[in-house]
Amino acid sequence: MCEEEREKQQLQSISASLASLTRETGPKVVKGDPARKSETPKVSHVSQQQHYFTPTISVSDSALKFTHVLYNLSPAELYEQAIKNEHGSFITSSGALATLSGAKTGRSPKDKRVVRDETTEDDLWWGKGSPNIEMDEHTFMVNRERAVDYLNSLDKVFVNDQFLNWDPNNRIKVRIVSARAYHSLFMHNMCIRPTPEELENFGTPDFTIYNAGQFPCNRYTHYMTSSTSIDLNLGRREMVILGTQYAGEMKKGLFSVMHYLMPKRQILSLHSGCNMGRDGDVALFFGLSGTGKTTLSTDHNRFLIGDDEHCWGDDGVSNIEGGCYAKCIDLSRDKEPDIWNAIKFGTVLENVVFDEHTREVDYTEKTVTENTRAAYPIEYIPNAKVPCVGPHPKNVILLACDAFGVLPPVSKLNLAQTMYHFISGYTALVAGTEDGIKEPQATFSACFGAAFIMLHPTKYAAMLAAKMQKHGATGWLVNTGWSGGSYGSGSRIKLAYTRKIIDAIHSGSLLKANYRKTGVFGLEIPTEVEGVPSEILDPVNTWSNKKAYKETLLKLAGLFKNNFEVFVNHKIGKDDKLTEEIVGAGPVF
Ligand SMILES: Nc1ncnc2c1ncn2[C@@H]1O[C@H](COP(=O)(O)OP(=O)(O)OP(=O)(O)O)[C@@H](O)[C@H]1O
Ligand SMILES: O=C([O-])CC(=O)C(=O)O
Ligand SMILES: [Ca+2]
Ligand SMILES: [Mn+2]
Repeated sequence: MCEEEREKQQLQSISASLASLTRETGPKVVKGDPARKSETPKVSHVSQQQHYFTPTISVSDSALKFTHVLYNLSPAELYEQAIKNEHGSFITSSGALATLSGAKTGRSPKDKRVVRDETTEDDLWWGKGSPNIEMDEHTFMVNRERAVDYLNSLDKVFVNDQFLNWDPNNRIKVRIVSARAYHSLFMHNMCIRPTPEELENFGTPDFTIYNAGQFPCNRYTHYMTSSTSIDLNLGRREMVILGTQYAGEMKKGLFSVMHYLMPKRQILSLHSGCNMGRDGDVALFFGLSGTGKTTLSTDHNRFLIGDDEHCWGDDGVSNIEGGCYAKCIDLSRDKEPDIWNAIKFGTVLENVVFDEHTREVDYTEKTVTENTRAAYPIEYIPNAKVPCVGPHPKNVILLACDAFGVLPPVSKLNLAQTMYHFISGYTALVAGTEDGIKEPQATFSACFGAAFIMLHPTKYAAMLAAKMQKHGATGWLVNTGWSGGSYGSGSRIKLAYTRKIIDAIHSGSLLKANYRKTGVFGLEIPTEVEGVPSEILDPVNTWSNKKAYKETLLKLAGLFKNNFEVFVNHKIGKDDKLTEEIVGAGPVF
């Protein structure tokens, strides 16, 4: 195929993506920035050898207007677009692009909708506890039309054609149509970047996102309960975003899609970090926000496979993404040098505050939001493993930041316990720290990512159990939270100790330690870990008030029991015995 022909097909494909389905023709698309005169399309009727001035219409009129497409721009081009056109975009002293996401500075799970049709009706998890709130196909089309019309009314739109999943046999082609350079650069960093050859042969995408985040949905539209809507249509392989500019919606929206597509192929999708040692031993790190997935998977002595989204298939693990999305609140150069150094030219910094003159970022500032984030390509981490794939995991580490301070710093889990804790998905953080001491807030999120799963949690759990069994992986529960009392009287376990514990898991030495079983949760705890004071390994030793310890332990056990109630009647896999063991693997009191 000649270059011209390929270019024509590419434009046709983009035009098809941007076509209104209720009007006769798709938009006339042209590549390039309308602000640059040399790229303005030559419209045939203006060159009729006459010296008349032919007025052209530049307002939003879909029949007459061109949609200018900025296709897979480079970071430098996107910086220029952002700084010229997007309020709140600045270059920071380290070269990152600081952007504002607008009114929404985090995800909006209550505004997520999934089309319920004949297929998804049976396949997906619906109802209580499920993140999938239904909408019908017609309403999806109403929102799709709203987004497409909005995008076509703009001077220009950004189009990214990229990949998901480093496993070449299960790679997904994604197209992201968006209105902001911020969104385009974010996805450039977070998805896998195609080579020029791969881009030439991209063809039709497997999945398309229409991000019209600046434009709200219409509350008079059925199913809409706010001005924000994130709509997923698995049948059409499309997602529409209205009323939120938070870029994480695109990242996690695609993750939801993978949570649907991959299990259909017997591949397990995982909300986890992943790294590999020099001997090829792979570890997965599960955990909810702030529990240490990024901190502990970014390890100077190991190769980073990814920080957040992975697949576990027959050949081993693969990262879904091409970048990392790190929390930056209180980020310090000393504690997390690799992340600090990744915040340079090309990195998107969301909602941070900086010095007006020096553009030095103050990472302690929460003025815009506590959820400040940096999105950078994975190769910005020096020991990243590219391509981001690895062999079957040897260790599965479940992280919980237990602000109650009663879970041991580390426990070895049997398979049933691993499944029990995976399905529970526990962490407890402290709600607000401003008005003095507050009660820790327990959170249970099935599979450590209830917001993103599409099938019933037990489906993923059954797959994880089968894979761990087959490949002989060991499960661990690591408390990265409090010791010596709950939040307020105890203190957070030193990061240096947690790192020693993780080192001992990786090296295999912890597997050989002596263990004893705790009461209530029935966890196997080691008597010694190199580099960690032995007395902290059993939390009871660190509490001065033993009665308070026991009460808190029972309180947490009760919360676990209540949460698990909805799962006790579900069979996990085909194995009745395992199901019984899992139900029995919770706290006994
Ligand atoms: N013992 C510890 N283990 C792990 N992290 C600790 C510990 N003590 C303090 N921390 C701090 O807790 C934070 C852990 O956050 P991290 O970004 O790693 O979480 P995450 O699981 O990746 O969250 P998210 O899903 O939101 O990205 C870091 O700021 C880290 O410095
Ligand atoms: O999705 C986001 O906004 C950030 C993230 O990684 C998570 O919440 O798990
Ligand atoms: Ca993280
Ligand atoms: Mn995440």
